[in-house]
Amino acid sequence: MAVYTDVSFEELESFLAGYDIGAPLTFKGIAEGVENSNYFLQTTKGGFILTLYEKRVKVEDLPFFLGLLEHLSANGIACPLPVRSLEGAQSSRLSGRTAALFTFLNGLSLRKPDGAHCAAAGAALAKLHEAGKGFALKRKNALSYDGWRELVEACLPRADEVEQGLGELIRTAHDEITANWPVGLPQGVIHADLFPDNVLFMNGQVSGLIDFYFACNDAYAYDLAVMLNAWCFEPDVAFNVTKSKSLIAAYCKGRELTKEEREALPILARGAALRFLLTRLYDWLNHDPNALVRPKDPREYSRRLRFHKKVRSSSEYGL
Ligand SMILES: Nc1ncnc2c1ncn2[C@@H]1O[C@H](COP(=O)(O)OP(=O)(O)OP(=O)(O)O)[C@@H](O)[C@H]1O
Ligand SMILES: N[C@@H](CCO)C(=O)O
Repeated sequence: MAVYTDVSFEELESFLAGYDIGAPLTFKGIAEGVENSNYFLQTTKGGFILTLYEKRVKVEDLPFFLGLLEHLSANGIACPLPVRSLEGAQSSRLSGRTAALFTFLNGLSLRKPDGAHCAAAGAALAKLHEAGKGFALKRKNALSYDGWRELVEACLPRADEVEQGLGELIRTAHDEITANWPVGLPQGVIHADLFPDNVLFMNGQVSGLIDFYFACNDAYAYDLAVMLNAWCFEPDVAFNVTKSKSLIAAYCKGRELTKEEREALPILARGAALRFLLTRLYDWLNHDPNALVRPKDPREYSRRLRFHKKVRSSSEYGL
């Protein structure tokens, strides 16, 4: 579960005195998520999410993340809108952490998205990319090809404890991907972590996008490659080209891919698989066994990476 920081009723009350959101009725920790502490708060004025920022989110990045959510909301994206305090602040302090309040979005994330869900999510990604245009702040992708080396070095010595041959897979893939990483593709604001758990659905339609804490400026097609990894593999890690085809086709209706983006898809997909393999492996090797949060299995991503290594052309993704 993801509640690292406890908030007492007294602390909550004094925090809420700084906002015009009514009196608290219900306040519950949310089990999902691994990065931050999240609470559901029901007040006399409606439902809210209270987030306390833990280790991975840098406080200096908050103006980008929170400003982006305001920009996207103003441009038609259903995403959490930061609720400003009476003084106009986007965030404040609570229980020794920086904290922010957000509007609550209805909808549920899907454990087993089907082809139609993949298409709806692909369309939502294109809409997000279009809506992000014009956002003034910039944030570099800290987990792009030039940020992987540190994780590779930290993980390599113990990688084979997790899976035989994993060290060799990471080393060769890292060398190959960084040497051939595409530059000059169309760029803008990307989500960079649009997994099924970050897309809410209601009646088969996307009702909201959440968890923008990896959002940054990078190649749009990289965001699509992240989604091919996260949405288009079955639980046994078989690639489902029908889902991929639906996701890409729906994306292209909202934003057409250039020839260069299409050609770059296989290497972007390898890079995206390596990125999630590395962060999962790092967390797996370094997690506190007493912590309640279970790290995600890195082997799901070593298997995806092995699949992408064999892909010879974008047509294998249904393009
Ligand atoms: N604005 C919102 N409206 C409704 N539910 C939300 C909202 N924000 C967060 N949630 C709920 O809280 C959970 C955790 O949120 P989030 O994914 O942002 O946390 P995280 O700790 O950053 O997780 P992750 O491991 O995905 O990075 C979500 O799965 C969702 O159930
Ligand atoms: N989506 C990431 C978790 C961090 O947001 C993963 O599944 O590895």
